[in-house]
Amino acid sequence: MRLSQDAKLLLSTLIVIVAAVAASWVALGKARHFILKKEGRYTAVHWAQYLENNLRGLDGLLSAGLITNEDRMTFDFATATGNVLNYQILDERGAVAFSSWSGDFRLSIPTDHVQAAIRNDKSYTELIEYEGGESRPRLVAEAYVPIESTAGYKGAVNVKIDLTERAVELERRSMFAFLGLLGFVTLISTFCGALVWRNIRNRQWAEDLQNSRSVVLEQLATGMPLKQVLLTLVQSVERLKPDTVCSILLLDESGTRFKDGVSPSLPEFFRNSINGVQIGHGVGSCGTAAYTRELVIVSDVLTHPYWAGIRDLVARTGLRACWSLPVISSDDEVLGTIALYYREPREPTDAELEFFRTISHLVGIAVEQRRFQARIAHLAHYDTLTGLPNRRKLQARLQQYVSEARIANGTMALAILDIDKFKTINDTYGHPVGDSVIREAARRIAACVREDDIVGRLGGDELAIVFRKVSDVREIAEVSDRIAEAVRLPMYIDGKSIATSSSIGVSCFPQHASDSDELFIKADHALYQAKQSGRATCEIYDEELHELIREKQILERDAALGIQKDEFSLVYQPQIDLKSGALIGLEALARWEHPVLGQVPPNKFIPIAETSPIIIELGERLLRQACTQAARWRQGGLTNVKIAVNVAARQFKDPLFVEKIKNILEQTDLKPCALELEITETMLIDDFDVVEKTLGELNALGTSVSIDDFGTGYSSLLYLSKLPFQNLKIDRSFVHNLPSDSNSVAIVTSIIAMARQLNLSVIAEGIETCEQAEFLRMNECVGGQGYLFAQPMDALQLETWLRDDFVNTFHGRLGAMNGQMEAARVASLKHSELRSA
Ligand SMILES: Nc1nc2c(ncn2[C@@H]2O[C@H](COP(=O)(O)O[C@H]3[C@@H](O)[C@H](n4cnc5c(=O)[nH]c(N)nc54)O[C@@H]3COP(=O)(O)O)[C@@H](O)[C@H]2O)c(=O)[nH]1
Repeated sequence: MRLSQDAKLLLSTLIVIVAAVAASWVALGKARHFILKKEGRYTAVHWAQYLENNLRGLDGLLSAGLITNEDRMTFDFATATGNVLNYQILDERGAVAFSSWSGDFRLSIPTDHVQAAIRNDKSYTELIEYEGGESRPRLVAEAYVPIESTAGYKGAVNVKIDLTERAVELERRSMFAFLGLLGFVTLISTFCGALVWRNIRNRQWAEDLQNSRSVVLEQLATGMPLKQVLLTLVQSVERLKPDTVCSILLLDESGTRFKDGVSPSLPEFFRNSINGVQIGHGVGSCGTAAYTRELVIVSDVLTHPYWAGIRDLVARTGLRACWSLPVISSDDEVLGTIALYYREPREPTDAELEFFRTISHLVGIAVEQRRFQARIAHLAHYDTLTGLPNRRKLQARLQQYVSEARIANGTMALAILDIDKFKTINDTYGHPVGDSVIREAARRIAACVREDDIVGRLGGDELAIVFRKVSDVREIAEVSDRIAEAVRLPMYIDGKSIATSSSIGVSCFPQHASDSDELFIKADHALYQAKQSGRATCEIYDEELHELIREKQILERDAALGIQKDEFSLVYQPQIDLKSGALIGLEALARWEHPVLGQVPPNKFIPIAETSPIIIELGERLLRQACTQAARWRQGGLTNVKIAVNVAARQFKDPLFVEKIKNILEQTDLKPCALELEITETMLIDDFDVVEKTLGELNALGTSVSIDDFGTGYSSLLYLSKLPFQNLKIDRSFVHNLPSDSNSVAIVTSIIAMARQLNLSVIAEGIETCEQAEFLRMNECVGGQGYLFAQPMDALQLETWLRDDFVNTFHGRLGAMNGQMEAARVASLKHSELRSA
């Protein structure tokens, strides 16, 4: 039906507004197609396209329609997706004029920000809406009214004037209806404000969210407990969206159960029912979200299968919709969930989802940040391998317990425990097994002590126990023995049975120390003593021991200085062929002339130097000195004489050892075959592979190796048969009792026989008597060394000895030996008889 031109004009000026603004570009994509007819020509216009072209910068689209009843008007705003939106209209002062529901949006826009410029620049006389293939002519006047505000908000009002049935109806209406329409038109300017408000509301959320984020970050920075921070977040959400009940749930360490949560607005009975629940598919919205790691939208908990298990329970809460998002950490771990509950069944809008995700992200930051801080704090005080308190934490506790004991006039103690030969365990079985040994030792120690005693790890294979209260020193000795015994039991690790032991040093307050630092020093000294006395023991600190350690420290310092000041020198002791009487070698022995103490015996300074890196420098200097001297003597005529030099364990383990030997030989011009290195049996067992390699390299070089003090160490056939060395030196303790002591006789003859079997030469050391020499000679011991032939001498003395005394003295000795021969032979025979019997 066609209207008169006047009516069209009148209506086009006055009536009906359908507005468009805001929502999202997504919504725009879903807009309808229209066919517009303008000035007699039809044009297909895509609604979204139109807006895109003409109103770029809009947040979205809101279409509005007007329904007129007999005597009142209502507005029905809808997005292009068809969702009914709540709306609000403000008056010029920014106060709420209309609201589709009460009080939820606290919005106030200063009206000077809304300066709508209304232009009626598009007008169509005819529009045909294309629906399901059926075209129905409608007479519509249409106008887009762009709006802009000084704050930069953009929007538009789409004014459509329906000139078909409804318009006709209007036309037929009385003046009353016309006035009603007029009344509406007066609202246009405020209506524009309402459209702007839509835009503002998003912005307001963003601002509020930004504020919440700042508050949360500030609370995190000031060290507020996580629960408090999460509560702030939940309260922010509930303040921003007052129809929402917000709940945050966190997972336990296993990541499978809800352990903790912040849900102040959920009824207590419901909150309690969630705590401890195992996550899984179909376990409510949150259990499912945490399990599937995905957003779960349940628009009605009373009908959704995920809630079937607790439907009655949730019904009592009055809540209907529950949307849940997993909170995921930066390394992709599910930390918990955040849920939004509503009292009516509903689904989220796109804007709400975005809001939801932002909040979830914020929860993630808070939880992760707190966990990170907790981890850092834990790392600062606990050992990662054993989980035990570390040195720092132990020291703090030690101080606390010392203070308590001081106040109570009581006794407390500190024990430091070191796993014996831990390096060998590591080298033999590998580091993971070594780690397990430490963990197992820690576990066993913890089982031996009381609850308020503290077991901690100081580092490496060193553990400590702080005993809070002990009755006396004896009690602590008993506990320490128990601990040593527990560690000594075999450990079954990785399918292997590993035998280990520990050394323990103990000090007590107030008996041995007046504060925690002193306790540490003294327990350490006691531990040192335990190690010195052969390991696998427990030592309680005592003053005498302390003195020894101090003396050791002073000597160590002085030895280091002595090296620089050239206080060390060498003496040489001849080695004689027992059959021919020829000089076969010279053992170089170190001497130290201390500026205050005078001659310090090597038995004293070598063990001290061996426990510190100074032995490397000292050993190298002495070796160079010995080689230089030997080269000189060889050039002077002692062509077949070898120089034997003692090598300390640290020197031998030095990866550059063989290289250094090579260099020294080259630099001193000594043939490698003129050098013999003396190592001890104990050095062989430390690291078989390394020892084998080093010996092989020395062999290849042409330098021989002698096992010193043979018989006092492990004397393992395995080492003897597999390692490439050339000589055995029978320890002087066995020689000392020859030939009268049958044990010594048995040992010495066995060593000689074994050496013959293995094609090794033998030198007996410490020969002081002719009987000893004769016995050894008769039992086929090739070489001998001892005071019987010569004391160790410096280079000059040795040269004099060689020139003046050697032949005489030696032959004199031989003469005496001849007189003793019969007795020695009888002793030897006796022994053989005993053995065969
Ligand atoms: N790593 C190094 N160790 C060294 C070096 N120089 C010496 N040492 C070791 O110190 C230990 C003691 O040595 P020292 O006091 O020199 O004693 C040697 C001899 O004097 C002594 N000896 C020799 N003959 C007799 C004897 O008839 N009776 C007797 N009671 N003692 C005697 O024996 C020591 C030699 O021993 P050994 O080396 O085992 O052949 C000693 O263990 C030295 O090894 C050094 O430069 N580096």
